[in-house]
Amino acid sequence: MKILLATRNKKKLVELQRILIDVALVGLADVPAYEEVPESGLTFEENALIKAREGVARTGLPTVADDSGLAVDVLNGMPGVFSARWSGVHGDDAGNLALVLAQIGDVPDSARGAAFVCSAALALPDGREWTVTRGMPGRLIRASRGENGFGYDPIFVAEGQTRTNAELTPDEKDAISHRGKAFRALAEIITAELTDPSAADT
Ligand SMILES: O=P(O)(O)OP(=O)(O)OP(=O)(O)OC[C@H]1O[C@@H](n2cnc3c(O)ncnc32)[C@H](O)[C@@H]1O
Ligand SMILES: [Mg+2]
Repeated sequence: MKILLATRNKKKLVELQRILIDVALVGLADVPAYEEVPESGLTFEENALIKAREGVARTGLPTVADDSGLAVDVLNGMPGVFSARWSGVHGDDAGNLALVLAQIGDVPDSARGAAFVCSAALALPDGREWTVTRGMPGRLIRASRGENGFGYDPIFVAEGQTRTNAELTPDEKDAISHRGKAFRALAEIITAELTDPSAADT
């Protein structure tokens, strides 16, 4: 059974393909094109479900989607669901990161806590739906370090780490990331719900 992975973010797509290695995935490039649906939800969970439902409606395939972002303590959880367009331009990683850094420029090291959050959603053609939400706590430093990852990774140091997310190897990030945790949990649901038991002997 093929599952649609509904994301338009190329770097996120690479992470998800790595994490969901045992699942037969097709991407948006493999199905007839459809317009991005507005992410009008007020929570990560709602937005992940909006994207997953849209995939099912457009393709008839079981669909997984991710909604994720950075929640900064002193910004009361923002940029949150607005992380991808915080600077006003969707997907402007450099601009989004620079704006957050400028906003908290005067905040002391002791108060620079933040967390990445990911909601992973699975929607099936029969109407059943699941969501899993996981976080990655850490803190924000004052200048970018590292080339890996994407988005706010160069200014985020996860709890227990000294390197930024962008200085971790892909495997190191996946092992502790919000997305890694959420999609490993969702993969268990996918296996339980969508794996054909009769295929086990073959
Ligand atoms: O909606 P899709 O098509 O999946 O792609 P998107 O980039 O718009 O994705 P989101 O709406 O979920 O917004 C996620 C944003 O949150 C930030 N973000 C999420 N996960 C991240 C991670 O692992 N590392 C760094 N930044 C991350 C980054 O700015 C992303 O653009
Ligand atoms: Mg988006």
